[in-house]
Amino acid sequence: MGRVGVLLLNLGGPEQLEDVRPFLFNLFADPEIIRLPVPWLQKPLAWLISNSRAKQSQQNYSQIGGGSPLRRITEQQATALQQSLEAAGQPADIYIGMRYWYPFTEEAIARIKRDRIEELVVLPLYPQYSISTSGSSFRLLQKLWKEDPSLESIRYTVIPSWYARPGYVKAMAELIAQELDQLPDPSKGHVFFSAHGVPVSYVEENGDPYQREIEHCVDLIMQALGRSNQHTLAYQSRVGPVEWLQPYTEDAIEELAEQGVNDLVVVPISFVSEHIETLQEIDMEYREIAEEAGIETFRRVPALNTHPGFIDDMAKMVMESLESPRRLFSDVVEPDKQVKIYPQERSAWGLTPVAEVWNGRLAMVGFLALMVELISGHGPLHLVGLL
Ligand SMILES: C=CC1=C(C)c2cc3[nH]c(cc4nc(cc5[nH]c(cc1n2)c(C)c5CCC(=O)O)C(CCC(=O)O)=C4C)c(C)c3C=C
Ligand SMILES: [Fe+2]
Ligand SMILES: [Fe+2]
Repeated sequence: MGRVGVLLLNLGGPEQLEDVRPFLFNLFADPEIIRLPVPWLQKPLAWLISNSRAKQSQQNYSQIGGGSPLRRITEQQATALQQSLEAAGQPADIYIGMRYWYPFTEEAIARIKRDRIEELVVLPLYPQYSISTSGSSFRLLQKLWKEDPSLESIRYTVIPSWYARPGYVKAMAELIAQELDQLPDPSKGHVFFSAHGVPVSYVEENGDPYQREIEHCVDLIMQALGRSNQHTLAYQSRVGPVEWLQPYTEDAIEELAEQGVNDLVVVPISFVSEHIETLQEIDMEYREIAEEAGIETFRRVPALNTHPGFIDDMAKMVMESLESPRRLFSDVVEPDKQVKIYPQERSAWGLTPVAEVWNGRLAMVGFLALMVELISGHGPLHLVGLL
């Protein structure tokens, strides 16, 4: 086998407060996050939303030390994976390609070329597939491959999602058990899975397998846990005024409190590193909501980070995928129904009111109204929700 590389894909996060605005711009300029029918509106809209959201977002990041720990933790995961592969007799170079911040995916590909990697495993650090996460990174890679014919010489294979890996499921169950066992009565702890949400339109109109994979993942973890505790799945981190997957985490917490639940063990389920949505949103915002609603104990299961059982299972997965038939970006298909997950005519209508307004051929009016709203601080549009 030629020289082996593993490309870890992740979202990326601002490392300092000055990074927040350009990071948000990159995020909202991604058509997999907000899809507009006319490409030229994408950047102005990304500019508007990133500017108006930056302050709130900076406040959140300043509560967790002024930046995201994502790069540091992803680097630790890369080192641990490299060591685990080495110990298993499969030396490999590990690269990190972030979607919206440094080290960008483009930089990783430049290094992979420079190092003359011959066999490449493309491994997203999202256990479940979503169009908005792994899908966005795969689409970017596909574009880079089209633009640079010299990349053709790299034999690559893609792992679309891996939430059913036994080592991952077992590690999650272990971490949950550890938190439950800290409760006065472990059997009364309510296991509360909080997944990052996506707009409903992703799942219903675009066939995003995300919700199904999340639900299946929760079932597998509960089976591995093998206890009779009650559990709930809810979705967090909604952005903007459109409908996202339900129930929303804050509503579900309040409902459980009303039903008399006293002890919550919250499990972040869609991400394997600590990040702003565990450290700030769950640990601070949702904790406060829970306490106000009358929940007595609120414990959060730590993210896997470099959990050895998890890392060793990732190494195993890399080795298995090197032995398996290749999967190209173009044939990353929906696992169950074998439906392409990138339908040609995919739209995400309803993602922003601006897009809806455009849909009604009133884009300019909407756009101008938005400007007025931004400049004046308030206005007629319900876009306020996004800002
Ligand atoms: C599997 C995980 C994730 C999904 C699905 C996802 C979809 C998604 N996210 C946004 C908007 C934002 N996401 C932001 C940060 C962020 N998102 C994820 C993961 C998923 N996103 C992570 C891990 C992070 C944090 C990285 C870090 O800095 O620690 C942000 C910025 C933060 C903020 O201002 O709240 C936004 C905005 C959308 C619109 C979306 C689906 C369409
Ligand atoms: Fe996100
Ligand atoms: Fe988010």
